[in-house]
Amino acid sequence: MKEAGYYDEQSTDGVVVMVEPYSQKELIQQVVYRILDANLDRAREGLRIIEEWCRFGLNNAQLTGECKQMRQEIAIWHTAEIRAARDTPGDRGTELTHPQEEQRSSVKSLLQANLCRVQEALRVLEEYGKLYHPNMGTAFKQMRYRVYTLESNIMAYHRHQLLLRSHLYLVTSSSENLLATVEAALKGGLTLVQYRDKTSDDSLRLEQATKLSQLCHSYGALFIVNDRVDLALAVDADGVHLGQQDMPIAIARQILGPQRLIGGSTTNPEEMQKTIAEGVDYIGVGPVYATPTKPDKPATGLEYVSYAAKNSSIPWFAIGGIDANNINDLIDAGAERVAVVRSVMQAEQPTLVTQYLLSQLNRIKPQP
Ligand SMILES: Cc1ncc(COP(=O)(O)OP(=O)(O)O)c(N)n1
Ligand SMILES: Cc1nc(C(=O)O)sc1CCOP(=O)(O)O
Ligand SMILES: [Mg+2]
Repeated sequence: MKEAGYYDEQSTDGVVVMVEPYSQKELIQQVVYRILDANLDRAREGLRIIEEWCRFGLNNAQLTGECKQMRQEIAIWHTAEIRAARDTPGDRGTELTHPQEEQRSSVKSLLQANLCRVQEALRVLEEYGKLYHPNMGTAFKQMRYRVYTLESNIMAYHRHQLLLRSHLYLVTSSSENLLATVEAALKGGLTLVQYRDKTSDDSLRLEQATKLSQLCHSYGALFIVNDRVDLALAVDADGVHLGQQDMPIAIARQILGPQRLIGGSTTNPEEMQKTIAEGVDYIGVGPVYATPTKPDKPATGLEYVSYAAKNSSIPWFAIGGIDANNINDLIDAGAERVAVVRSVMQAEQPTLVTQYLLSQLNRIKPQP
């Protein structure tokens, strides 16, 4: 295809005259059609990739249906005249790929890349669509906002599903082998990690949390930051864990939005009811046993574990002094999920300890 405004030469009776095969306006229209054609395809392809995960990965009919619905709405705009403008051999852009398109470190990064691709394509359709049809700009603007909502809903659903499937929760402690220990536990099947460092300065916290966030996500595990909502956002964590003396849950929810997880600590039935009512996604229940990791907090004992088993309406993790020797006492008291620090962080073989704890927790039959 010729560039807009290009003239052909033709000979008539030996006289060379310049003829314009397309008017300038028509040429520009063809270019606009090509842009619309490419971006209609791009938006649909990206949605299809997202739809497959919603269907087969998340098993979620509602999210799958929303992707499908948007694909169909896009298809209606893909008219014959727009398709007819396609000129694949003449499109220099088909050879251009970004190195990051060749590598994806996780399903999450694959989804994010495709959501971004869809949003970009919709933005192009919104702008160039205004030159094609009076309603096209508005239609694609609205669809772009639907994709933002879709993204938020997919991430929220994915995180909640993974939380429900997580029965062992590793809370980290300061360690020279922090990354290696967490990775060893991830290799043992761990799917939930909390970064907890009460003493380091922020530059080290940021560095460690960034690395841990990437590591956990590369294993498909959730990554939570203790105490600090700002740090959680800075490192793209899946959520934050807050105690009774930390930032109020309502404020954290305002900052984090609905798609990230918030956990809360509880020590007694009153705190449990209050914290659940505040809208957390899970609670910690403890310290079950006295623990040097949190020396100032008195033990609640197994009684509170039994109370949680009967009364908690959301996922809960028993915490405090739990290890391979007493895990079955916890299970007998009704715990299905536990959180540990020393058992894994100080283990000689964190992979084996993780596997053992998970094997005990996975023996529990789901409650009817
Ligand atoms: C899973 C889990 N449960 C409880 C806690 C304790 O939180 P908090 O009471 O805020 O105490 P610190 O951990 O901040 O010292 C937790 N971190 N994780
Ligand atoms: C961080 C923390 N919070 C607790 C609570 O009950 O709120 S107990 C605890 C420390 C748990 O450490 P370990 O597994 O080494 O005993
Ligand atoms: Mg705290």
